[in-house]
Amino acid sequence: MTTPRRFTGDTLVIASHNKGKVREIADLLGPYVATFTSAGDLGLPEPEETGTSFVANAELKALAAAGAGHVALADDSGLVVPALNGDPGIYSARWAGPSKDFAMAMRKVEDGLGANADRSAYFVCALSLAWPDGHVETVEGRCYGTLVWPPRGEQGFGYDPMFKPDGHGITFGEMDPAKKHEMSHRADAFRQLVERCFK
Ligand SMILES: O=P(O)(O)OP(=O)(O)OP(=O)(O)OC[C@H]1O[C@@H](n2cnc3c(O)ncnc32)[C@H](O)[C@@H]1O
Ligand SMILES: [Mg+2]
Repeated sequence: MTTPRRFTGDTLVIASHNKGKVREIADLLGPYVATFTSAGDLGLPEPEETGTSFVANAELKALAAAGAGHVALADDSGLVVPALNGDPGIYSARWAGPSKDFAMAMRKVEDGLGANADRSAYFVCALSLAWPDGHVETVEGRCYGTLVWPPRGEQGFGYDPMFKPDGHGITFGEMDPAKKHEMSHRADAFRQLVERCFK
């Protein structure tokens, strides 16, 4: 196995246009990075997510942003529902449409499930750290749970109000953000990435 490359700069570009994610990433990496900036702040375009996996899309977004000259971190994530053959999966953002209507996207998941007894689901988060020379370090995290209906809570973002992590009685939408950070797919991925590149 090759030695992982470590992050040694002070500024990290968060290659995401999703404010909910940018906030969570800055929370999770706060102790290791002096300054954050985001792809949105730098006016970088949103690349087309043409990959067929979370990892491929995370790498493509991180490399696109690193092309501007700074180390960049991208997150590609989504909700995988086995009873829906893995949907919405890598299409999780696209299910909400251009107006990012997650009430509608959650309803679509619920309608797809119908009377299906299998309401299990998991979130996936692929994180890719890319350098301007094209080097990438990528990890993937998961968080398992159950889908509830109707959605509950105003915290978090995206599909959080309908996702109840295993072992807990409340949804991510109802959970304090600090608590979500202890158990989420993003937290799982960050534990691996910090170990690899930020320690
Ligand atoms: O690509 P960027 O610019 O980072 O922003 P995006 O919102 O398009 O992000 P993705 O392509 O990775 O799509 C992931 C979608 O999956 C959902 N998702 C990811 N992590 C989530 C979380 O922690 N809680 C709820 N929903 C989540 C959310 O709806 C995201 O829009
Ligand atoms: Mg996206």
